[in-house]
Amino acid sequence: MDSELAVTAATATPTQQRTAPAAGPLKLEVEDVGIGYFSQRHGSFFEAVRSLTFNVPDDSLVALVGPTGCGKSTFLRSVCGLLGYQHGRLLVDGSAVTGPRADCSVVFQSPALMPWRTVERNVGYGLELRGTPKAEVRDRVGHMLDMVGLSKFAEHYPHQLSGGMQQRANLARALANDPVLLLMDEPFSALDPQTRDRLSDELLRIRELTKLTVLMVTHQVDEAVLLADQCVVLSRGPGSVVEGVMDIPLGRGRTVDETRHQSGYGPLVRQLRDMLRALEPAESASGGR
Ligand SMILES: Nc1ncnc2c1ncn2[C@@H]1O[C@H](COP(=O)(O)OP(=O)(O)OP(=O)(O)O)[C@@H](O)[C@H]1O
Repeated sequence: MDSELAVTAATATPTQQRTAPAAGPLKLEVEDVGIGYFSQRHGSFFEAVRSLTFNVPDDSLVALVGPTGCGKSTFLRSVCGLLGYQHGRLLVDGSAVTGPRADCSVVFQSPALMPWRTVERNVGYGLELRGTPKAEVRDRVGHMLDMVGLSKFAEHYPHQLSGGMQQRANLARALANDPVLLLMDEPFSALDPQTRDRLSDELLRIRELTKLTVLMVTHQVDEAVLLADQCVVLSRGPGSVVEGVMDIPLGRGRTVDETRHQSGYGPLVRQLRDMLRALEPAESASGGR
């Protein structure tokens, strides 16, 4: 039954998928958004993203996937207001993105913790910047470190942590700001498979606890299916569009290992992989992956 639902979503035409009404409130609304880069040196404009239209419902995890260079990271930068967009409507929690936003937190592949600050002072950095009272910072940081399992390492410096622990601290720092939308750009891709699984489970658990809405860029087809409720597939760049939206109806509150053992998991991975393969240039698609 699960895979039947998924097939329905994935075999609909792109237009049907894009215009399908989303149920419930939306944390991110994207309508005809185009983003480009202007090169002053060459005096030319490069259209990275032509027109993206999709929604991220409240309390969902949406994976953004697509061929390399199709503009996934570019789009993420526009959502958090670090990069302007040329046209379209981009709304976070109902308000238009016009510049950097404090209500969106970003977790990048590299943790980028400040080496001179302890873990707890890294996690509390955003709160300090906002002038949050010290006692509140202490409470909130303590709670976040507890949530990601780093309470015992509060006084450590980043270089004293493993890569996985650094990424946990990074996640805690992002969550401490109490974002309406968490943006993640290949957050686990630099980690070994076991650590990646552990952190994926942490993310799923935190999501259930906090009802956090997440938009995650990933290259990994299996990661997208393991974590997401929905995958938005972008076409090949430059000038990408939304190629299709695929539902992942595998249920909430699952661990990655439980999901791998569900009968619907394998077919969904194959389906998403096929969609991506179809977007590759002819010679690399025939080479297999
Ligand atoms: N600062 C920049 N100036 C000019 N062009 C850029 C800049 N950053 C990215 N681009 C170009 O925009 C396009 C989209 O890049 P982007 O990094 O967003 O793609 P991506 O889908 O995240 O790629 P990947 O999957 O390889 O990480 C690429 O052609 C890239 O070369």
